[in-house]
Amino acid sequence: MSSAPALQAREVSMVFGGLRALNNVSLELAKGQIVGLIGPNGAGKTTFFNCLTGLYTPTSGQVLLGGTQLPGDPAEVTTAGLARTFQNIRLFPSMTVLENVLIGRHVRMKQGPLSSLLHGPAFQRGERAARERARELLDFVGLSRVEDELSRNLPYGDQRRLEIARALATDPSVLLLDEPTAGMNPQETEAARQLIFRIRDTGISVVVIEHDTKFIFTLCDRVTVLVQGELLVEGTPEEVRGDPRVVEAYLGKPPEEVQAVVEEITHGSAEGASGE
Ligand SMILES: Nc1ncnc2c1ncn2[C@@H]1O[C@H](COP(=O)(O)OP(=O)(O)OP(=O)(O)O)[C@@H](O)[C@H]1O
Repeated sequence: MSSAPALQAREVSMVFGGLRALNNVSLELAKGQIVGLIGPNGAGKTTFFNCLTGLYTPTSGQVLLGGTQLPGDPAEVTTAGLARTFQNIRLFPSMTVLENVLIGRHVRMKQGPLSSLLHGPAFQRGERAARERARELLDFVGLSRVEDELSRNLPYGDQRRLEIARALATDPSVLLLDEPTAGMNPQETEAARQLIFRIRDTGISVVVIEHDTKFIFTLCDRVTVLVQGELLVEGTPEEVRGDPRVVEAYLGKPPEEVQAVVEEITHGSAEGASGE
């Protein structure tokens, strides 16, 4: 077995016209680790995910999954074992919950086009196995009871969980979650945290983008902070939340957002501070 990191981004840069959205950003994710990616609005977090998943071709830099360079095409990246969810939920609203997960599962189905066309025995066996796996995943994320519901009818938090189930259906070794708790209430957020821990416990490594720093500091093994396309700080949650550069970067936000951010950071610090 290779001892290569689950995911490695080496000095990734992305330039849009005159804008350098990412400047030599590196990140390493060990197997079984949860890494958080935080930073003020426009820091380049989603652009970084897009570079990792082949949606954007980085201007320079390399991305390796399990030590092997990833292809530049999103579908091939998924097949290679890197799955993601999106900041804005991207489900098929007129399909059922089960069908949405099956879409993810089809990445792993082996039937050739002729078998699919003829609906032969191999196709039917494959379909049965796909449904079984999709149902297991719905059970895993807690959505079994609504498998026949149209996905557009699900509450927001359940739609986010469904997106995760669909990503898991591709059998990833690494899962990227872009703002998985955005718009969730505190109960849903806590359920999302527990779900991410359970995903990690199955052996999948996870990278999470989140604005909720308290969530990140209590979830992740390590945290990377991006500011204006640059890697500002990388370290354990304790190292990062105590770093004055991080507080300063967040205070650079518009005045109306400052107080909320200070409170988030303070809460995160207070919880983890040794008994204070
Ligand atoms: N396709 C694109 N074309 C041009 N500029 C882009 C493109 N995608 C992102 N950018 C720019 O790159 C910068 C980084 O944006 P990005 O969305 O990655 O930040 P972010 O950290 O994810 O922000 P947020 O927290 O608000 O989602 C921004 O200035 C953005 O306008």
